[in-house]
Amino acid sequence: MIIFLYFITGTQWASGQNKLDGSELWFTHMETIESASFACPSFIWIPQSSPTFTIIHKELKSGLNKLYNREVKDVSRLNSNGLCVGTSSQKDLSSYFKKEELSVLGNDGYIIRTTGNNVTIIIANTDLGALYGTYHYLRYLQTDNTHKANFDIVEVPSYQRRILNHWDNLDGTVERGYAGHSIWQWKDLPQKISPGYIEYARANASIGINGTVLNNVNANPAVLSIEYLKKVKTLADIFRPYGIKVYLSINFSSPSVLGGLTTADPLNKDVRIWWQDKAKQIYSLIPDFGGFVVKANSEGLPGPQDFGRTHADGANMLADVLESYGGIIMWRAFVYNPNGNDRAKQAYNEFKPLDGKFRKNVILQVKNGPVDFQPREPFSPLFGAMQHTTLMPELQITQEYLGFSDHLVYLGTLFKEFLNSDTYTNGRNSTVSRITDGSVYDDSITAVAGVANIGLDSNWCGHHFAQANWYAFGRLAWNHQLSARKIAKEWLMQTFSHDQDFLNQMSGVMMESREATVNYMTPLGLHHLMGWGHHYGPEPWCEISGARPDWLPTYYHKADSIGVGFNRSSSGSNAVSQYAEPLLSVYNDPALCPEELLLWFHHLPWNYELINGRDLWSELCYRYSMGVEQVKYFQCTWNSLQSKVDKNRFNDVQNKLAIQLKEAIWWRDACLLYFQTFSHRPIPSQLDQPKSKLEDLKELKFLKTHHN
Ligand SMILES: CO[C@H]1[C@H](O)[C@@H](O)[C@H](O)O[C@@H]1C(=O)O
Repeated sequence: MIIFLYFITGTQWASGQNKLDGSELWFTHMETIESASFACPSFIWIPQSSPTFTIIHKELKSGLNKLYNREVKDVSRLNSNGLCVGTSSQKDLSSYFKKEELSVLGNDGYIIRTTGNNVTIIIANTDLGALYGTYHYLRYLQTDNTHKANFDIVEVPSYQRRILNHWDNLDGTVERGYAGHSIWQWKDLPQKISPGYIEYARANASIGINGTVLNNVNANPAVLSIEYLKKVKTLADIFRPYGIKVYLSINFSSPSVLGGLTTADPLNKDVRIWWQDKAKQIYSLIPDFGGFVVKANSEGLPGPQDFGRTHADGANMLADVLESYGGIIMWRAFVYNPNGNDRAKQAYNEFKPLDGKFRKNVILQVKNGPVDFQPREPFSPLFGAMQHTTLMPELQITQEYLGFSDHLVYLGTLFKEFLNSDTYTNGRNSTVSRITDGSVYDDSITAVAGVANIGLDSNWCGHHFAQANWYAFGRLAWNHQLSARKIAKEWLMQTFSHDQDFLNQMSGVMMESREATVNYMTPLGLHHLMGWGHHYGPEPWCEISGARPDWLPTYYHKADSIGVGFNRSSSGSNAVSQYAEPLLSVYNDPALCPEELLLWFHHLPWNYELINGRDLWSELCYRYSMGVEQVKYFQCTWNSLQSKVDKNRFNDVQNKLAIQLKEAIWWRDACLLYFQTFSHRPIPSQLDQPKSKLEDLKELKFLKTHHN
């Protein structure tokens, strides 16, 4: 059983058909693993029954059958060469384990261990822990080359709540979605159930994702109407045995827009009663409903500030309403209201004064960077700064600023860079991961969110390799210590091939891909040079396109005749002051600031000398050119692996890489020609010179016209 086969096979499940593009490859997998059939158990014993155990049984039977081409027998006791799955309440099984080792597993953890007489036991404290253990076992069989049959694995997840955020609208569109329409068939629900919902649940459960926010944070109040809640209930019922809790994004004005009240003031009694009644209705339909995500007072959306109240007033009112049901409030710290000040400082300025003012069941959901999901940003200074408030990271899986689903960009490296960032807020090793997983502060809730890249496209995510980002998010949410390379290889093995050369080459491409994108889009700490509104191609000249007033002049790069970069040092916007020492001093000094963030924090002259001796202008030229060369290398690598990939996927990826190369050149030429109008310097002669004219490139500003 190859869980990620369901990604690669391209299930057109809106229409209920299966399109098995990758089936040949899948059979190749079976042959490979069959050669190690000694690892296959001869018997399965599942002593307990529940909807989740039914899934466990089904997954094991079909998985082992597909991997080893064997029908594994069901038995009703521990048999030599058998596999047994159960919970610690099952005395026959728990007697093989120490009490203490079982108690640390919590709700979702598990142990997979082979005991004396060659019996392998998967044990957990809950049915769901047993399900996660089962998926781990199957993944291990697929991806571990040693095929050893002796297990001793103990796993406890890094975060309690591992949640996908869908920015899906009720009309079927997806904000920043690049894989077709929403997978939620709102019109058909609750009567008609798409078979894809189960595949979605399996894929998520297989990597430990245990929550899904079904709708866009720019929330339509109608999602809380009884009509929609019945649809949501149907999805929650489907997802429950897979351990996936359902959450909703809410609109803060719901009491007035939906409930007809004259206000949505969080301190108003009628408003509170409206929310209490709503919560009662929700929980009567969905007893294990997870809670709400709230985007308030950001980008024009309503919020407590409209009534002179604070974010804490708004969040706490909702938290009190959900508390008795065990629900949580994920209050977003992404507050963007153009006001002419440095946007990177806004979230910290609004939330830091509220530290310690939030209820225990409120968690602040903070984007990884202080601006907005750029190809590279420093971590948001809120991490670590809010010592009395629980925080959760929000990562973006969908590639809003990274070439949509047209560019091969593996985000495992971006996610890791962020999680490993040391905030120094509680001494050394106060990494973002330790700040948010409860290691540094005693958080009662821990969580991580990823903005989903899933749609109705036949390959789920628009680009075959974009699936790896969904996968990497889930794997890191489960264990943030995994390496990005290990995750890439694991995914490649399950999705494409076990061929060593293929794995080495393509994991190499994946590992380099994000840096390549940074190079051809926004090297050295540049950011937000993307087209206004759609965020796709280059538009560093945004002043001609009617952008927001705070973007002027010259956007976030601030290029002028002297130099380029955003001065956020103490002589500029002083955003550096939001970081703890020693980072503050490091970021504040161009000589100490890591070069990859140089122009994020500093405006430097075109002739500023970098560590390698090049001046800033030449280094920009080299980096942009290097990004293009890297994509050429990705193309060559992919082409050389043609014989190792099925035809359909080979062609699809080949076509996408051709687009990516064209666009990397577009980015390089547009940015260099534009910056050249300030630097007045030549592009070093040993580099490819742009073939287009800046004026012509400016004409390409509309989304994807260049594809024609
Ligand atoms: C859902 O809205 C998004 C918006 O499309 C996006 O461009 C920006 O990144 O952030 C917003 C947010 O995260 O709220």
